[in-house]
Amino acid sequence: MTGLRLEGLGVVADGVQIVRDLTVGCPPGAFVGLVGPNGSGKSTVLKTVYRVVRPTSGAVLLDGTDLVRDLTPRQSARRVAALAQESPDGFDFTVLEVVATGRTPHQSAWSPTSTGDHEIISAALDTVGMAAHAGRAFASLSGGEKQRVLLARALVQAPSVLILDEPTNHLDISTQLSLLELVRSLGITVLAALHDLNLATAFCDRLYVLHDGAVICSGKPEDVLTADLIGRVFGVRADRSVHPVTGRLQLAFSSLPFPSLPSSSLPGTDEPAPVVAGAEIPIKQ
Ligand SMILES: Nc1ncnc2c1ncn2[C@@H]1O[C@H](COP(=O)(O)OP(=O)(O)OP(=O)(O)O)[C@@H](O)[C@H]1O
Repeated sequence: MTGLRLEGLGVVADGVQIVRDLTVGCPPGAFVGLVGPNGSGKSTVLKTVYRVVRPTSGAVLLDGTDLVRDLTPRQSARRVAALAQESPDGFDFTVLEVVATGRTPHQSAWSPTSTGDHEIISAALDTVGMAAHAGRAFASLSGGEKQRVLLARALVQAPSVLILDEPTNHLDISTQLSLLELVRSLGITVLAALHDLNLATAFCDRLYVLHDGAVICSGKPEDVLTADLIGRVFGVRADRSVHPVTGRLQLAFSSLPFPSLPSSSLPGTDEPAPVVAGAEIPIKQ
């Protein structure tokens, strides 16, 4: 089995089951999205992959290897990198120094940053368009610039899997698109939590919809994100159309009560959502 697979994952924290029997598959090179309302468990799931949260049950498998039980944190950091939603503020480092920390899993205590490391770091700064700012204090950067630097730090880890937790929070629309296009162009396996369902449809090959810590639906974005599913999970009306340029699904939202408005007459909304049998999703009024 190759790629990343979360198998029957469960997380209990403070006696509360936050994630329950969750199975997610990310084939090599795929861009897979987790979507769901606030508190549905997306970040907790991602944290099990980059080892901030330990699963209570189930496994995180990378190319068949159990990441948590079979690899040291250092070994898994060579294979999995993460870009989280909030930039850490406490960095009293330059941009170059912040990016260089991404090489740590590949270095030993007695072998400092090598010429090869410097080349990798320079290439990553070039890739994210931040080479000209290498000497700047990280703390002085804008939110979007910080995200690009932190992406460069993730890239120098040379991961085979990149975890993104709301990576486009606080970014302008141009920077949102360019950051995700850059990630997509890398061709590595990506598991991302995204709140913006239009970004999710634009970039993800496959989506998993979370509700109350469980996957209730999964598949191609256009199959999963029906008006019915969005109404039931997010409590809003969604009008579906085809993006005029990309040809992908495009969603327009309104807070009109659902399901009192007709959705069946809208294009592409007549497919039933592949909701897992037995999953009960409260309809928010
Ligand atoms: N250590 C913990 N102890 C108790 N509850 C926790 C703990 N960590 C997370 N939770 C709860 O688990 C639920 C899922 O949190 P999580 O951050 O994974 O959700 P999310 O889908 O990423 O939310 P958001 O979209 O708001 O970022 C929330 O209700 C949260 O309060």
